[in-house]
Amino acid sequence: MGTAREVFGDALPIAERYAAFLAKDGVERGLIGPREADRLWERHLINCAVVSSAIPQDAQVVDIGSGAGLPGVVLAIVRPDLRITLLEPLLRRTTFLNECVELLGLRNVEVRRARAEDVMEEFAVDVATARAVAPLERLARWALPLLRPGGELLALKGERAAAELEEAEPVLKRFGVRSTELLQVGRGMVDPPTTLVRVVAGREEVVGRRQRAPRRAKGSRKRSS
Ligand SMILES: C[S@@+](CC[C@H](N)C(=O)[O-])C[C@H]1O[C@@H](n2cnc3c(N)ncnc32)[C@H](O)[C@@H]1O
Repeated sequence: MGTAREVFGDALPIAERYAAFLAKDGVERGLIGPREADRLWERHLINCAVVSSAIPQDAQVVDIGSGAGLPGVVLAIVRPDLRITLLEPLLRRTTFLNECVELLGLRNVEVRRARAEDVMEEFAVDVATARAVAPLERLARWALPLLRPGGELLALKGERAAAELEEAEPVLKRFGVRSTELLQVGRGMVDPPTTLVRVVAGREEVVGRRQRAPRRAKGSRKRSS
């Protein structure tokens, strides 16, 4: 538990409540495999929490395909400065996520029931995260239109990270991404460290927003002609 204390700090009691909810309700309701209950901290909570080191202060984040809240709920616990939308199409899962938000008292989280590709016009966030949602080639097509220019996709990937990055090259080129990078976070805290693919979005007109209406500032009125 030493590492968990180091990673979660003062938020450890909230992380423990989440772990208990996952181990009981998450397993009973089929959101997490029964075998995962015994290895929740190492493979899920700590593995996801260390991603926070790659996210800037006060960032607006969308977690694509949150499932039972990984990594989105964990990031919300460890980083209350972030504003996080948990994007998840399945009702059973959004119900679980809303229960998590209430149980854990997370004020910085919103749950949105939708597929990423159906809500491109609604988001222009700093960071999109995703774990175990789709191969990078498909994930990039869903995630890049949700980012502001210069925003970042952080995809948690396993051993095939480099291969997926190579396979996604034509799509990334078409979207005019600024840069890509493979990085490892959490070395010494989780074994193996979490592998991230970071993809930095290019200019607005090449991330799939050509058709979108100009964004109005919050609170501004529509001008009457
Ligand atoms: C294998 S689960 C992974 C859940 C979680 N990220 C994790 O690591 O435990 C994949 C999740 O992606 C969601 N998903 C699938 N297609 C999606 C899409 N087009 N947009 C957003 N979420 C999607 C599924 O409903 C599911 O909850």
